This record gives sequence, structure tokens and C-alpha cells, in this order.
Amino acid sequence: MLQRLKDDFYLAMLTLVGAMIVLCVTPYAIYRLYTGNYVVGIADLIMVLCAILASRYAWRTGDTVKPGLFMAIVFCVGALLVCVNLGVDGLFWVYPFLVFIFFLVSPLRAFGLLLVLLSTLFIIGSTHPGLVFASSFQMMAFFVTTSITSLFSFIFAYRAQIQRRELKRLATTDSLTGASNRRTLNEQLVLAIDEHARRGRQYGLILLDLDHFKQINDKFGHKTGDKMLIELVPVLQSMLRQHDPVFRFGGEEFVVIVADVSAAALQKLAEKLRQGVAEKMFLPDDSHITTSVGIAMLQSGEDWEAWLHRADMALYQAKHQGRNQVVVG
Ligand SMILES: Nc1nc2c(ncn2[C@@H]2O[C@H](COP(=O)(O)OP(=O)(O)OP(=O)(O)O)[C@@H](O)[C@H]2O)c(=O)[nH]1
Repeated sequence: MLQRLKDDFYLAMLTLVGAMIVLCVTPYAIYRLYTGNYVVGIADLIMVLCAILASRYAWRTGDTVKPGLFMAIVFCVGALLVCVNLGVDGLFWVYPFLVFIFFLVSPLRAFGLLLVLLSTLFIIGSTHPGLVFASSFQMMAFFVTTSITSLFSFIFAYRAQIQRRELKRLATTDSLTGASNRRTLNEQLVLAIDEHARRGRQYGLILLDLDHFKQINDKFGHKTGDKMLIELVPVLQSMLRQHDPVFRFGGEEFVVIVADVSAAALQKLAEKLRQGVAEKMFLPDDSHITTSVGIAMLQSGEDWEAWLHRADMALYQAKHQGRNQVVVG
């Protein structure tokens, strides 16, 4: 649970905002109902209920986009109702709303929603003098300060989003080749085991290792070796489906996890990759580079270490038998 909160920013925010609404708005709702302000009291209670439902949905499905947007719209409608019903007293609540929204949806969406909210308030304020704002000076001051707050919140949220994406990219990809890294591989192997156990999905593992890579480095230099590793990833990806990710296992070893595949199809795909590398990749002297491949279908009851080990043993055998071939583990 804590790990999910740590890994998923929007889930953490939905949970935080949900908890804050329950804790902070519930007493207000009770007070409003107690003092006879039923419209605002019921609106507050609806907001509390929406916050609970949205957090529950996000935790259950893992989808934070729909509940985030839902809560952002609820906030906007809530802010509007509070302003119309409480007048000047309600305006102060718009400021935390302006900031909260950036924690729930993407910065552009949040900014768009705020534009709609502030424009609606502007129209109401202009057409119904005295209902929300006490004077036109107050109205102008409100729109200038809310616009500035929205703009700065947007800039801050936008920069944070870029940095979050970059951090995620750095944590999940191999810096040389751009393939997914070993850490991501471990996570995906665990997910595959889980999907196989729960839904019976079939998974295959392809482990590839470039042949005589040390000699390539020695003969053409480390830079050429690096270039070969960088070139290999798009070559493999061009022969794979988009959702079959390539991972760098380490050194010149790469892994592909293939979902929804039969043993025969996995072998055919591995052969296609082996042949593709041999045909499409060249060394500076125009000679071909080859790869040895070990494959293994996930077996029921097997853990990911045992599955990977079988593919590794098959790869070892492929090397032992003369390289540039596929061996089934
Ligand atoms: N250029 C480059 N070389 C690397 C990188 N990572 C590992 N290597 C080299 O890859 C070579 C792997 O050598 P070995 O494990 O002996 O394997 P090999 O020469 O490919 O021989 P076989 O696998 O048996 O065909 C080593 O020389 C490593 O230094 C890297 O990021 N860039």
C-alpha cells in the first residue's frame, strides 16, 4: 500500500485530498446543516461522498485519470456553489481549490477547468451585482489575484510534471541504450507471474546475448561496441509488437517478455529476432554481428527467478553449441 502511494503521484494526491476533504469539510457540513444552511451543507456532504468514491475507485482500478477529473469538476462546481451561496465569505475558499486542482489532473486540464470556473464566476458577478461580490473593485481584485494564483500554480505543476517524468525515465531505463533497465525487468517479471497465476495468461521469455562481444570491443574499440548495443534495441523493437518490451539485462545481454504467446510462436519469434540481428546489424568492416538466444515459456507454479534461470541455461547451451542459434529451455 505504501509502495503504491510512493510510486503513483496522482493516487497519493487523490488519497490525500480525499482524506483532507473528509476531515475538513465534514465538520463544516454538519455546522451548515445545524445552522439551517441546507444548500451549502448538502453540497459539502456531496463533496465528501464524491471524495470517498473517487479515492476508492482509484485504489481498486489503478486508474487515476477518471477519478482525478471527476474530483476536479466536483471542486469547480463546489467552489461555484460556495461563492454563490456565501458571497464574499465563500471567495476565500476558491484559493485552495485553485491549487488543489493541479494535484488531481494534468496541468493543462487543471488550467482549462480553472478558466471555465473563473469565467462563470465573472459572468455571474457581472450579471448579478451584489450576489457574489460586494463591489466591482472587489470583483476585479478577486479576478486579478485568482488569475495570478492559477498561472503560478500552472507553471509550478507543469515543471513538476516534467521533472517527475524525467525521474521516472531515469529510474526505469538504461542510460546507454534507452531499453528498460534491470529494475523494470524484475517488476515486469513479477507482474507476469501474477497475471499467469490469476488469469492464466501465457508468457514467454527471450534472452539474447551478442556473440563474441569482447572481440568486437577489442578489435573496433569500446565506442563501436556501445554503438552496436544502441543499434540493437531499435532493431529488436522493429520485429516486436509495441507491448513486448526490451530490457537490458546487463552488458550485452537483453531480455524480451512476450505476453499471450504459445511455445511454438515464441520459438518462431526468437528465430526471427536472431535472423533479424544477423541480417540487419553490421560491424565497421561490414561483417555481421550475431546473437545467441535462450527461450523459456513460463510454467505454472514457477517463480520468476526459476523462469529466468531456465532461459539463461538455454542461452548458455546456445553459446556452448556454437552460438548464433536459438535453444529452448
Ligand atoms: N562497449 C561495451 N562493452 C560492454 C558493455 N557492457 C559489457 N561490455 C563488454 O562485453 C564483453 C562481454 O564479454 P564476454 O562475457 O566474455 O562475452 P562475449 O565476448 O560476447 O562472448 P560470448 O558471449 O561467449 O559470445 C566484455 O568485454 C564487457 O567489457 C558496454 O556497455 N559497452
